[in-house]
Amino acid sequence: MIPAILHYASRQSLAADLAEMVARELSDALEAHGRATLAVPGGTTPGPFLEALSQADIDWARVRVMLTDERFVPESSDRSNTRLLRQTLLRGRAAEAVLVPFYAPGETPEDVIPDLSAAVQAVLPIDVCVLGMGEDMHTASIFPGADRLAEALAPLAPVLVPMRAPGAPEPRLTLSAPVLRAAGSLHLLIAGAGKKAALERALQDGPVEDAPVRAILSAPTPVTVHYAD
Ligand SMILES: O=C1O[C@H](COP(=O)(O)O)[C@@H](O)[C@H](O)[C@H]1O
Repeated sequence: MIPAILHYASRQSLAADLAEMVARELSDALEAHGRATLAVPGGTTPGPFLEALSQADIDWARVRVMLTDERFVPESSDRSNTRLLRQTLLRGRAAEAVLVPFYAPGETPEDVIPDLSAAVQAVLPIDVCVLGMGEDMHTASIFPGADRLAEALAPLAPVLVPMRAPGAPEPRLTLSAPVLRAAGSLHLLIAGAGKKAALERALQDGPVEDAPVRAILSAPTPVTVHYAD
């Protein structure tokens, strides 16, 4: 399915408009189900969007917030996506939201995944999912060339998959493709010419293994891409 691509005049307007859209979708989910589950990306791009969303006037205490993926580092690391979430989204009104953890201390992600997966499973399906994408066309931490790429893409994939990839400096934990594809609404947040070119490549025909974001672009739920230079 060809996604709707929204071009914004600036990264600020993208952040504000996407936050408004996501807040509206969360309100609808709260009204329909009494609770809502939101998944958001980490990395360098989503900070302004997460800050804008933290100001939304919704009943945050009934919203469960999770990451799409995490680096296997403690929150004291500036590589921690959880740290980013606390600094940007889980503040002000949104401090009331329930954080679903994607990190626990352990030797490897495999040590902690059983406990973390149970907590994730309890709040599925995701109502609203915002994803990022790298210039290598990875999304969440589903990287081309990763050791468990096939497992993360499989229709019966577990909820959370540990991942090691040449392009990732530390081990990761990622939501699997079927969990992401089952979200009630899907948004892809990208900025900069390099990512625009990567999106154009991903929209061409080719194996999902070469461009894992294709697993999202082909989801049964229509995807909206949000882009600013
Ligand atoms: O490592 C990650 O990469 C992607 C893209 O991040 P960005 O820094 O290029 O914005 C991100 O979506 C993912 O959540 C993150 O862990």
